[in-house]
Amino acid sequence: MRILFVAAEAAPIAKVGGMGDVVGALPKVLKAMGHDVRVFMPYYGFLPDKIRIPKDSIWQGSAMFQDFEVYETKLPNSDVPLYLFGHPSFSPRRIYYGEDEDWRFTLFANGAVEFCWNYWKPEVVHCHDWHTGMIPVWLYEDPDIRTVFTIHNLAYQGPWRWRLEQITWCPWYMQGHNTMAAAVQFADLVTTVSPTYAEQIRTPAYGEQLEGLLSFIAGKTVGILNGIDRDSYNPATDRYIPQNFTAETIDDRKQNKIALQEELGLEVNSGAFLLGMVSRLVEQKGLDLVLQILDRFIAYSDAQFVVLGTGDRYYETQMWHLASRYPGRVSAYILHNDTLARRIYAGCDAFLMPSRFEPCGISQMMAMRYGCVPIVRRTGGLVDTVTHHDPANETGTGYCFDRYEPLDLYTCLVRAWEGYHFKEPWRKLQQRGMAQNFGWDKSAVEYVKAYRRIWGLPEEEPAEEKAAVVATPDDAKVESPEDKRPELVK
Ligand SMILES: Nc1ncnc2c1ncn2[C@@H]1O[C@H](COP(=O)(O)OP(=O)(O)O[C@H]2O[C@H](CO)[C@@H](O)[C@H](O)[C@H]2O)[C@@H](O)[C@H]1O
Repeated sequence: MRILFVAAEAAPIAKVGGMGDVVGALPKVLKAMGHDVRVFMPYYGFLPDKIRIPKDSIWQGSAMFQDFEVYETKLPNSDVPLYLFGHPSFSPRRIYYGEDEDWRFTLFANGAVEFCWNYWKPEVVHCHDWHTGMIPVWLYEDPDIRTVFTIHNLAYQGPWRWRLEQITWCPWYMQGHNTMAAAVQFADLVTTVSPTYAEQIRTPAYGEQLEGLLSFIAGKTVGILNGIDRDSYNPATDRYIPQNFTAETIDDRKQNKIALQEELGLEVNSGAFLLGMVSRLVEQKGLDLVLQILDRFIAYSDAQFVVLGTGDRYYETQMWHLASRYPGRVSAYILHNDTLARRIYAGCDAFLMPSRFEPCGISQMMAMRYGCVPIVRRTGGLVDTVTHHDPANETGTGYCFDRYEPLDLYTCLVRAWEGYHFKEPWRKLQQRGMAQNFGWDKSAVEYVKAYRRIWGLPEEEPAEEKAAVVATPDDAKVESPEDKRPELVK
């Protein structure tokens, strides 16, 4: 199948959070399965520092009375074509924020549609979050292209109807409440990034005021669990951590802990319980709970705490204050740094993720991959990926609590801290986490089934079709018997 991913982020070159991880990894897996997958993303001002981009554009287009150019390169470490939407509004060295954010991402979405109509026509456009929300609206009437819209985070819904009307001139009935609402109404299929979150968004507690609409479209909504890039995030080969290790050589992991303590200016003590957090510092991530109890937990125990993240100024400042109150015990790094994130996963004993809501969560899976035990609130994808540790039966992969209450988090932390002192059960707990298969293989198959479903094709690819897709060269693929639809436009 011909599939175009359209998104604001793609790891490792443009990533703020988990959506970037998904867009950086899933296309590669689909490509390996034999599909013609390509990615469309803005040409941010910082990209030339990260990848080689040819000077000449491959196509010029125009949308919303603006001219733009599209450049072609490859998604790093793959042969997935990456198209970069070049317009001066994306030149600043940032991904989000700025007063023109609504406008420039709506332009980007419009540009993506022009690209599909005039340069490369996919069968499925897979859109991610509100930045691409107008694509399903514009493509709704197109008989040759179907749209899938993935909700990574319902908390960000894009410009509201009146603003959209100013930007796009699209009539009100094509817009719903805001961009996110428009997208879920008009997309052929809506996906969320975990089965539990797909259920939760139909309730007032998690629906972010769209629960009515999301209940209404429940029939075309499906929850498909995210995976992680297991090649890139592999403790056995990761070149950004001081000491590689596997589940069998997990005792070597201690060297990462000591190196991390040295690097962060924490007291070097391999016996102390080292707790880590790598996160966007926003309300979603349960930081108000953390700030309410961490002081006490640090005072009660010998624990150390490191946080790496950026986000709301309030939480950034509070984390700084915490670090200044406990020199040698607490360390706060208010920046975005992928390599430090890896060293935290590889060196900490436990990983804290007490989210208020969590569509899926990638960090807890990465933590488990690196033998770092997750401490999570049971919500959204955290329910689907972490199970509570039961030392008697030797089951479970982390520590969980249910209610969004400071006392519950505190109790959970104390239990984890106590559990840490029982070396053998703890080691087994780490190994069980490392043995989890959070690869993309299973989920990629689910996505392919979904793509086929919206085209009215049987979910399972017939064996001969599968073989044909894998065997045919790129150009021939569009001619395959499955493709009776109109020719590519070029
Ligand atoms: N300061 C920093 N430095 C380096 N790396 C940092 C960092 N801050 C965060 N990261 C990285 O960003 C990613 C965070 O991903 P998550 O899925 O946990 O959360 P996020 O809320 O961003 O994603 C949203 O989209 C994803 C993808 O669908 C959903 O899983 C999730 O629930 C939803 O909220 C991880 O790879 C983490 O290591």
